Amino acid sequence: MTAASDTRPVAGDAETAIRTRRSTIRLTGPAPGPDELLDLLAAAATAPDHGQLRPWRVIAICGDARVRLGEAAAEAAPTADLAERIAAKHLRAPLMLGLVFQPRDHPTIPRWEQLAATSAMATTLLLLLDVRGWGGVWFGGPYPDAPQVRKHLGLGGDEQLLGYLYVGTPVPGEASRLRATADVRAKLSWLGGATA
Ligand SMILES: Cc1cc2nc3c(=O)[nH]c(=O)nc-3n(C[C@H](O)[C@H](O)[C@H](O)COP(=O)(O)O)c2cc1C
Repeated sequence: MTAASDTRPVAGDAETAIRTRRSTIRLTGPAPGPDELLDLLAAAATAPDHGQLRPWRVIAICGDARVRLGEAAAEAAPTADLAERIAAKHLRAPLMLGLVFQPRDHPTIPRWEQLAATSAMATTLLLLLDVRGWGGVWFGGPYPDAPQVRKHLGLGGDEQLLGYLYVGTPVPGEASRLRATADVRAKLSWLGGATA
């Protein structure tokens, strides 16, 4: 019998993936197709999720559907100039993944835990895209709460659009953007004395 530890990646691989992931803003085609997207979502759905409620769904938007969604969002813009720019934002990547939060009424699992689980899934999905060589970035909009956008996407009354993961192939030639290690010393406190 194979021990679980034999089938797991060495810790360094995962850590390198996490430390080197960057959001990619300049994206071109291709993007993952339906089968790969399902596979990626199944993997991302392993993120911590109290009760495995999976309180989310994903709307994949590609091709001309981006244009139509852009037109719906543009209707919410206060000026014609902004409307044009809002519409154009929907064409920045070949694939948009609308991330829809679906909070459930649950006796012991509060809404905030469900939102945290949804965020964990999305973050895991971004990491998986990155390690497979796809580019992706999470943007909160445009206009996730606009009635025109909600109607166009068919959102239910209790559903909330948490923006989009914009996905595609990184535009070649972008300089590597390795990040400096964050100074998180002020973010950590101990009660009871630090362990060795
Ligand atoms: C929920 C969420 C919404 C975001 N919305 C925006 C946004 O609307 N505009 C923006 O410039 N960055 C936004 N960001 C930040 C980018 O996704 C990204 O993290 C940032 O550009 C830093 O890049 P990095 O992931 O390589 O560190 C958002 C991040 C999250 C988690």
